[in-house]
Amino acid sequence: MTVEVRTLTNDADVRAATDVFRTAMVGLPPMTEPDRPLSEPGRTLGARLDGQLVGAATSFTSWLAVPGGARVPHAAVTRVGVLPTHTRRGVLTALLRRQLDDIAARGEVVASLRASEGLIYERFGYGVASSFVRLNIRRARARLRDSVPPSGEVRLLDRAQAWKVLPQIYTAADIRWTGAIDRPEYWWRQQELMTGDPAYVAVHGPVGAEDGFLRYHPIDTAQWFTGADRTIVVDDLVATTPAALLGLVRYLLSVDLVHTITIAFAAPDNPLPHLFTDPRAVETVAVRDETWLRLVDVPAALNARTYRENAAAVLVEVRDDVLGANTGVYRIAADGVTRVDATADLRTDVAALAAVYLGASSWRQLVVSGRAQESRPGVARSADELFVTDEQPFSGTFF
Ligand SMILES: CC(=O)SCCNC(=O)CCNC(=O)[C@H](O)C(C)(C)COP(=O)(O)OP(=O)(O)OC[C@H]1O[C@@H](n2cnc3c(N)ncnc32)[C@H](O)[C@@H]1OP(=O)(O)O
Repeated sequence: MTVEVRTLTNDADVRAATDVFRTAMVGLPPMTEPDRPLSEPGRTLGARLDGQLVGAATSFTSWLAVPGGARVPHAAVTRVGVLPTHTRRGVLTALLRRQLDDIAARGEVVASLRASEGLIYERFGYGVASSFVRLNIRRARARLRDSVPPSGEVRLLDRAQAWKVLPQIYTAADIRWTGAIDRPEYWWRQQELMTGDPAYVAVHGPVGAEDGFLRYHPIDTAQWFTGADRTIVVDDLVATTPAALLGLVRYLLSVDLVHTITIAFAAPDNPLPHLFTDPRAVETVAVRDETWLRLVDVPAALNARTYRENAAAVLVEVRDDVLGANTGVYRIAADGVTRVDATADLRTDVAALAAVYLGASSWRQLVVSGRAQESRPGVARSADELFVTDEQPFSGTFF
């Protein structure tokens, strides 16, 4: 029995692919492809065994911001699933290999995804390239330091307008923090479908020039009137300026009745603990892997990001067992990256390279763990100087 993988072109097949994913994921709410499709045309793959659709994977066209602020063409891979009746027969392998070939043929430089399990994707060359933290702010302890700079006005947005206005703000904001991705219409539709009523939405900045927003909802509302730990969860927080972040935090602290503010996704190096006189006002309750990154075109990806000026060049040998054209030795320096025929300073594979590419991990970590090998002791330190970034990578977009 061979797995047959094809691009699904008709609506019924694409709908069936979404059903396969939901069945595989077990715990997701129903997802139908409504009048406005959830899947970008031409990007959904279906895997058939004996004519039956048993697996699917899709992606949408996006960009990813890399160190230095450039945006590279990016495939946001999502809704990957195989029916429980047909797992461990190579269906995923056939799907993801084909998907990577398609992404490479489109000229997309990277692919990324959010993983349901930690053991699925490394074999296809994906590595953990950013993390997010989940924070709780205890409102009773959260007194802002006098030194916290001023911020602008925050307005509540009409909920009915939210799904129209938020995408406009996101697009207009020219977001370029390392790890940010584009949120195309398909992403917003999926959010709308899964979230429904956005509950409460607040924006920072003048109409038409907003620089941040947040969406939040209360949880465990059965005892809300008399509750002793009333909690709101911030599902989405986008702040493109420090003033927007401060304004939105001030707004959250001003919401009466609330004891705990949970921020579902925040950057690992977010400044929140520094805002309060009592650093324990903010508690990090979880740190999770976020971006699983696949460098699809290694030379283009390495050339797209910046490196520290004047740091010594490093020769890195990369092995890619899935997209073999990437395998080779690269001379990486601030003035450019070239493929060379020389003995490398460091050897690694494409998944481990993804882990250091945005700055989430260091070459030293890779060497200590055996994920990279040095040709001479200390060269990893020199590579870390070259790869240094000025912020921790963070996407803030779950898909
Ligand atoms: C981006 C996203 O959408 S994340 C969501 C991913 N989907 C899910 O988690 C839904 C539930 N799970 C599934 O649908 C399936 O189990 C999948 C898609 C994860 C794997 O599909 P399969 O067709 O079983 O994978 P396939 O047979 O190609 O396995 C490839 C290898 O990965 C391993 N593998 C696959 N899934 C897992 C897993 N969850 N944990 C550990 N190893 C795994 C297999 O053992 C196999 O290893 P081997 O080659 O050494 O034997």
